[in-house]
Amino acid sequence: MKLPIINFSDLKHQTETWESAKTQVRQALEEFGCFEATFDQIPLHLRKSVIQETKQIFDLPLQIKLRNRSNKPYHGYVGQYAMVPLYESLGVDDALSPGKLDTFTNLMWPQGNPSFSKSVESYSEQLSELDKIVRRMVVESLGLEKYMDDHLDSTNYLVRVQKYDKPQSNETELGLTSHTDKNIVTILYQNEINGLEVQTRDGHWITAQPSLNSFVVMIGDAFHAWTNGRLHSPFHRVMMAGDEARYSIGLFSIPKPGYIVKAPREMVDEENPLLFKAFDHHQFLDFYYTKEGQSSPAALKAYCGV
Ligand SMILES: O=C(O)CCC(=O)C(=O)O
Ligand SMILES: [Fe+2]
Repeated sequence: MKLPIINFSDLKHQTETWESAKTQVRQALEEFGCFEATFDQIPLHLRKSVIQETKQIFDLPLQIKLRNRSNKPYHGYVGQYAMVPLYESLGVDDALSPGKLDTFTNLMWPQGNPSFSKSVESYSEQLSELDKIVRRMVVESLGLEKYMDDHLDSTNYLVRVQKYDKPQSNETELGLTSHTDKNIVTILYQNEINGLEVQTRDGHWITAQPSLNSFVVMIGDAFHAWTNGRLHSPFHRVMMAGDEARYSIGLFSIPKPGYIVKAPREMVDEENPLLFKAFDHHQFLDFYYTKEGQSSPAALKAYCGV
């Protein structure tokens, strides 16, 4: 089984191709919560240089990477975890706000590395257009246009670069534990090494096999909640085999601090009873990172399920 592939290149609003892509998006997100997107607005040389820059950053000494601190768990430097020894990542919160990527870059390379901040910024800005197209299509296809501006305004972007080292043995090894994303939409790009697996509703694992021309788009729990369960937020994990490291870069749209995620009333009726009470996303994350949240198979349901 393969993930659906949807083409977003040269899409214009209110054209037949837009409408057809919208139908595919809705179907893919209801069924898999995930699809592969081709989107050639981001030139191949930029995508390649972002992967090169990502490789470079993980070659920095550990004490430098540790400078990337965050008061939120799993947001600064993550690595050296016994559960997932192959995994390392570095996150930049609200990365598209002016200066954020420069500050991060200067933390990693005090002597400066403008090519890193420039590539990652330009890449992320252009990719945020894909995030918005997908969300626009979801909102339209659910007939929720009157909430469009509010919804599109409700998020900012976390950028996270990640490395999965090659396995230490000849066996396939766990790169990242199975989880659902907690945010709105995640868009992933990787080097040519596969490893991301997405669980279907009936429990099978599909390996994402994006090309250098495509991105993996995935729904998180907050969008699942906002659509009152209409969109699926799939479990996924990373499994590593072979003798090369995998690198990926994620763009995560996340409800802004203080924004209350609440399914519009149009999403709730007798057939679709309310699944989650309104919640503050960042308070939910605080819960998710407690022992109780971490051990819960469905953290959002445990936190604010009706
Ligand atoms: O590296 C990947 O492809 C997946 C990463 C992931 O699932 C995450 O950061 O939430
Ligand atoms: Fe994830």
